[in-house]
Amino acid sequence: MQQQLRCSRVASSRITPRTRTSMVVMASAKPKLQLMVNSCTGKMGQAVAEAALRAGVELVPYTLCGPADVATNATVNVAGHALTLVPPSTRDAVVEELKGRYPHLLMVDYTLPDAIHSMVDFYVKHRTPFVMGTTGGDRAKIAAQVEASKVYAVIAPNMGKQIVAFQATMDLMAKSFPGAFSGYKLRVVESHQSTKKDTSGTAKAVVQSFVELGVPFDVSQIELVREPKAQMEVMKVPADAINGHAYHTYQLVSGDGTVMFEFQHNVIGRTTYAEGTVDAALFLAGRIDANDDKTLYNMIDVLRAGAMR
Ligand SMILES: NC(=O)C1=CN([C@@H]2O[C@H](COP(=O)(O)OP(=O)(O)OC[C@H]3O[C@@H](n4cnc5c(N)ncnc54)[C@H](OP(=O)(O)O)[C@@H]3O)[C@@H](O)[C@H]2O)C=CC1
Ligand SMILES: O=C(O)C1=N[C@H](C(=O)O)C[C@H](O)C1
Repeated sequence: MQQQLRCSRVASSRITPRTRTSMVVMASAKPKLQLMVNSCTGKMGQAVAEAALRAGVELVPYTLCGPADVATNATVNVAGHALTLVPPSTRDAVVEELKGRYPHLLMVDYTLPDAIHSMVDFYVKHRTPFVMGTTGGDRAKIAAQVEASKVYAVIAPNMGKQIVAFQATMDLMAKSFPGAFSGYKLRVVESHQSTKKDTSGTAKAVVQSFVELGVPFDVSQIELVREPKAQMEVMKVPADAINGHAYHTYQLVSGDGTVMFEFQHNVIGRTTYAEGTVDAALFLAGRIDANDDKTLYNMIDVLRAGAMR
C-alpha cells in the first residue's frame, strides 16, 4: 500500500508515457481478495492474520482449527477481530457457505505436518485457492495432486523474502555448476522452538541444492536443536526468542579440510514469514484475476514476479 502511494506521487510529479502506463498497471493491480487464515489459534496463523490486517487485506472472520472440543461459535481474537473457530466436524458445510458469501475467498494454511495431507485434500475438494506454509508430508505427492486439480496455490516451506532469495540463489548455483562442491562434506544444523516436532522444511529444500552441487547428503543427517539450553549456549539464540526462532547453518568443508564455506540464516519471531505469506496471497489473487494457465506456484515464483514487499 505504501509502495502504491509512493508510486502515484512520483508519477504525478513527472508524468511521461512510461510512468503513465505504470500508474495504470498499479491502479488495476489490486487483486480481489477475501482472505481466510486458518489455524489462527496457532502461532503462524495468528501472525499472518495480523499481517493481513496491517496490509489492509479483507480478513474473513472464520478460521479452521484442530479437532479438540470447540464450543459452538467459539472465537479467537486477532488484533481486536473475533474469528469464529471451525472444527473439522463442521468445516465442509461452513466452507461451502462461505464460498457463496465471499466470492474471492482464498485460504492460508499453517496447520501441522500431521494434518497437511488432509488439509490439501480439503482445499482441493472444495476448490478453494490456498497459500500453504505448513511443512512436512510427501511434498512431491502434494505438488502432483494440486497441479492435477488446477486449484490455484502457492506452496513453500519458507515465506521470508531474503531466505527465498537465498534458496533461489542456491538453486541457481546448483543448476549452473552441478557438482561444483563434489568431495566436500556438508553439516546442517537447525534450531527451532521446542514445540516444533518435524525437521525444518527449509533445510530439507536447501539440502536438495547441495546434493545437486555434488555433496551426498540425506535429510535424516540434518541436526535438530530443540533444547533451550543448547539453543542459548551453542546456537546463541537470545533467551527471549526461545519460543519463536529459526536458526539454520549449512557448513561445507573440502575433503582435505583446507576450505570451508558457511551459510547461515537466523530468524527471531515470525514477522518475516507472515509478511511473505500476505505477499503470496496477493500474488495468487492476481494470478486468479488474470485467469493464468499456471496454477501451482512456490515462493521463488512470487519473488521472481517482483511481488514481495
Ligand atoms: N512456510 C513458512 O515460512 C513457515 C512455516 N511454518 C510451518 O507452519 C506450521 C505451523 O507452525 P506453528 O504456527 O508454529 O504451529 P502451532 O502449533 O503454533 O499451530 C498449529 C495450528 O494448527 C492447527 N491445527 C492442527 N490440526 C489441525 C487440523 N486438523 N485442522 C485445522 N487446524 C489444525 C492448530 O489448531 P488447534 O489450536 O485447534 O489445535 C493450531 O492452530 C509448521 O509446519 C511450521 O513448520 C512455520 C513458520 C514459517
Ligand atoms: O516451524 C517453524 O518455526 C518454521 N518452520 C519452517 C521450516 O520448517 O523450515 C520455516 C522456518 O524455519 C520456521
